[in-house]
Amino acid sequence: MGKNTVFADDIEEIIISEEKLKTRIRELGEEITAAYNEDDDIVMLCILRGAVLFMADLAREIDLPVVFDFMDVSSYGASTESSGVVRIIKDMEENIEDRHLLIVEDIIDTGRTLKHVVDMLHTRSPKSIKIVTLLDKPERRVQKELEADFNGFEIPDKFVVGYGLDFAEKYRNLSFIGVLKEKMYS
Ligand SMILES: O=P(O)(O)OC[C@H]1O[C@H](OP(=O)(O)OP(=O)(O)O)[C@H](O)[C@@H]1O
Ligand code: HPA
Repeated sequence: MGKNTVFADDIEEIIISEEKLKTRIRELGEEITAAYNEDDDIVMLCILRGAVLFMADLAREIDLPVVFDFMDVSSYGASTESSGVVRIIKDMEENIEDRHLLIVEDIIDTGRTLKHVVDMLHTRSPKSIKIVTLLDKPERRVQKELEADFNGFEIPDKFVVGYGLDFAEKYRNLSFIGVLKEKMYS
């Protein structure tokens, strides 16, 4: 578990190592770079707080001019089950009318969070909306029509933490993605 020893007893298994994250994020950066033109006006929107580490690493692998923006959205609180109620805690600041919006998420689970965000942002008339997610848990999807344009890893239906993802605000600073031991939340 290397440098993250303080959490060692809480983690069942590491499912994506730091090295695998790095390699895949580099590939995602190349895919995204190839999907736009150099003169496109692109706003990268990080969905706080989980996507912070992914946004920081991914942005450096994208070889295009981009603008950063942030939106704070919450639906889980201190639970491993989505409340179903998506709260916008902080809206984005940029005007996205006629601009390309790239939404950066850490995980699509039920899809409720992103469905809410995408529906809301569509009303602001962006030129395009694309979604990049580091993790996708397709088995849990409630919003079946919701798909990412760029997807890092498909993962099984297990509650994961690390590399930005939390349980009750903990474990975000792990450098890998791990499955949280059930005893930590049951
Ligand atoms: O597809 P869903 O079932 O909606 O789940 C995905 C969302 O849940 C998590 O956010 P959370 O509400 O835990 O906030 P956080 O990013 O601040 O941890 C995660 O960061 C996604 O935004
Ligand atoms: O598996 C998960 N881990 C952390 N946060 C999450 N939000 C949705 N699913 C998850």
